[in-house]
Amino acid sequence: MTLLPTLTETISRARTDLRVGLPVVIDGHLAAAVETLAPARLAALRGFGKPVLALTDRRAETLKARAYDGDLARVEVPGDADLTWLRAVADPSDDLRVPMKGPLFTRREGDASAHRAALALAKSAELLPAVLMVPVTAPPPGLTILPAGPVLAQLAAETALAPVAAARLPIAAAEHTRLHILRAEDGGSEHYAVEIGDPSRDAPVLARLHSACFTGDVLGSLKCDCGPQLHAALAAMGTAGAGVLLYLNQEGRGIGLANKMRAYDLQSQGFDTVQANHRLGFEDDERDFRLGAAMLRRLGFSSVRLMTNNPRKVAMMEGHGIRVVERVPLQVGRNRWNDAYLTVKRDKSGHLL
Ligand SMILES: Nc1nc2c(ncn2[C@@H]2O[C@H](COP(=O)(O)OP(=O)(O)OP(=O)(O)O)[C@@H](O)[C@H]2O)c(=O)[nH]1
Ligand SMILES: [Zn+2]
Repeated sequence: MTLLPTLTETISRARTDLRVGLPVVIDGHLAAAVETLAPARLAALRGFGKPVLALTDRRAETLKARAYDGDLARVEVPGDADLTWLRAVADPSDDLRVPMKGPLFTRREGDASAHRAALALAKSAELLPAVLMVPVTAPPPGLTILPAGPVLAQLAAETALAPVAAARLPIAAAEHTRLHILRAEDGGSEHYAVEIGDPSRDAPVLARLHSACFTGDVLGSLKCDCGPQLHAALAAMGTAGAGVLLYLNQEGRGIGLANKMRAYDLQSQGFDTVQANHRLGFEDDERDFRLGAAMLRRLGFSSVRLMTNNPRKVAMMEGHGIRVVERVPLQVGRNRWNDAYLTVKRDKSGHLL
């Protein structure tokens, strides 16, 4: 092994760069996340050439900008546009107060793969998917350099996970419990497996894939059903004497807590959970459930009785080496605050509620 960074390591660096407001170089373009861009950096970037703002098709649709590149749009940045303009285009929080940002003109000729890779990186850094792109022939030294095609392939590939530590952890639902920590080898989040009792590796295990919800799991938020689902699943496993709950750190269906709060703010303005994600530039669900299948395989399980109302989870398990012998419904925690949310999940996201 050489001391030079691999592609995976370089991507991990690039995520951090974007989060602190530093541009990266992708296939001859300087790429900087609008969310973290400082005024001085914007001025410096302008010195290299004419910037274009890369947005996802979802955000472009809200802004009535044509997305000629299919899944994304390259928006022309007017010569006098400042950071306030860029932020207003990137962030939907003021869409209703200041509805017209445009008209916005978008590019149709040229290659958009660098822009596509930049947006994928911004999403994986849990930033708003809006990236300022400036062509560059001689990038300044010290910036992280990435190739667009391989970055896109790597970000779409399955993440390798390695167990790092495990210990006995008596919990209210079951005193005989072990908590396993698994670490993503791409520098992403760690994920947890709560193993209750001594489940046999040769029979289907009662299992739950739980996506992190700080607001529901920790604060007891009434806006969703996560907290009650978490506790009901653990209680069912405790009663059955065995089970495994995977706690996946994919907060906010994979958009991160900051973006989830942006989505909640849009929901306070009257948009539903799906519309809010779209206005921010995200898909309804950005989670990667392959992680759950990989964790189960890593722990030695090959078949499950899966506690979920979400048919996508069942399909993803089946598609990635875990047999789902039974779907066990998990319908708890409906209240007057989350009633409309649960109805949208049934009607728009296909949940079996
Ligand atoms: N973006 C976004 N995420 C949300 C919202 N409400 C809850 N979440 C997140 O949604 C995830 C939980 O997913 P759910 O859709 O409730 O459930 P599921 O895991 O798909 O399906 P079940 O297995 O049936 O519970 C957690 O990561 C929560 O943080 C919301 O309004 N917007
Ligand atoms: Zn929740």
